Amino acid sequence: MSQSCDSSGSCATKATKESQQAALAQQDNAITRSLGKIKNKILVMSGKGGVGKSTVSVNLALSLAQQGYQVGLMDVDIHGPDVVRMLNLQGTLEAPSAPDALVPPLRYNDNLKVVSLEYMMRDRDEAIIWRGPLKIQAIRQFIADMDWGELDYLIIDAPPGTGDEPLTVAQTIPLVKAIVVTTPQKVALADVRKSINFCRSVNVEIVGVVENMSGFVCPHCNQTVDIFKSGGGEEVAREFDLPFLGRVPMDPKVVAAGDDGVPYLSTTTDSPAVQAFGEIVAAIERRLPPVAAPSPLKMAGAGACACSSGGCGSQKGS
Ligand SMILES: Nc1ncnc2c1ncn2[C@@H]1O[C@H](COP(=O)(O)OP(=O)(O)OP(=O)(O)O)[C@@H](O)[C@H]1O
Repeated sequence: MSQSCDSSGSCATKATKESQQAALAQQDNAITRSLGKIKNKILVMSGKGGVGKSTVSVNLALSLAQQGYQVGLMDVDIHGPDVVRMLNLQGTLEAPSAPDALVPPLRYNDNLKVVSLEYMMRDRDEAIIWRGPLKIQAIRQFIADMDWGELDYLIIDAPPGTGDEPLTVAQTIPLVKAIVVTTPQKVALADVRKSINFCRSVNVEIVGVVENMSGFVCPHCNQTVDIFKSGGGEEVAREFDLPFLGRVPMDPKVVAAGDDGVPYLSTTTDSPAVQAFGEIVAAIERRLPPVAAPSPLKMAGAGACACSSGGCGSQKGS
């Protein structure tokens, strides 16, 4: 039986290789089927951890959904999946109805569907130790298995850096575009340059750069304090000739909202962070291919229910 070996010394028979390739091709078809009806796919990236990437992903998805767009939010951060907690989503994914049937995502409200790789873990607090190939395969399978239906926007929250997760998304999701989130200080900016170069090397178009935690407006004296400096994100955007989408100031309400599982966009309207965020969402919309004007969703306060696409009588924010 003929054998071929790759540079790492791993060998496979011709028949094994052929069946692996057939399985990959089948998975590619499943991915095309799963993502075929999504107009805009946006990967939210950051060079460094903790800069607010999940906060931006969750609130961007929610803001678009509030405007009436059909939105999906996918968390592919295996090591620190936060989206489910930030939305206080309960429940689990339904098992597929047939071996090759797609899995419906959870519903946050009428316009927002959510899935997280967290649902592939047995225990949500369990540390995941997966090596590259296993991780890549898990993410591909996860993308292939979801039944998103028709969406205007799919927002994908990736872990920080330029590792397997963003690479798999970039190589698996056709025409995905990126938003790069950074904080303004130099150490974050050095890492954000790597993210930008990564996007360029895998041909992912960058929608723009968001500068988060950009100054703190003191609620007592209204003075702005630049805790992490300010303007660094805009400087990097200029350096790489990229659109600068805006700055979100630090706001203690953002932390409380994330911890309480109630996205800050649905709780506060008077904060500088909410206003800044609204402008960023508008800038993102302008820079993406237009989708039909939606009818805005009426948002009440967030409830406490999550159920799959089958629908539910008491949906969050509906
Ligand atoms: N503008 C802001 N003002 C105040 N706190 C913020 C702001 N943006 C994010 N945070 C807080 O910073 C913390 C980190 O945010 P988040 O989890 O979104 O970062 P991340 O980049 O996704 O992190 P990770 O690297 O773990 O994926 C959270 O507690 C969040 O509430």
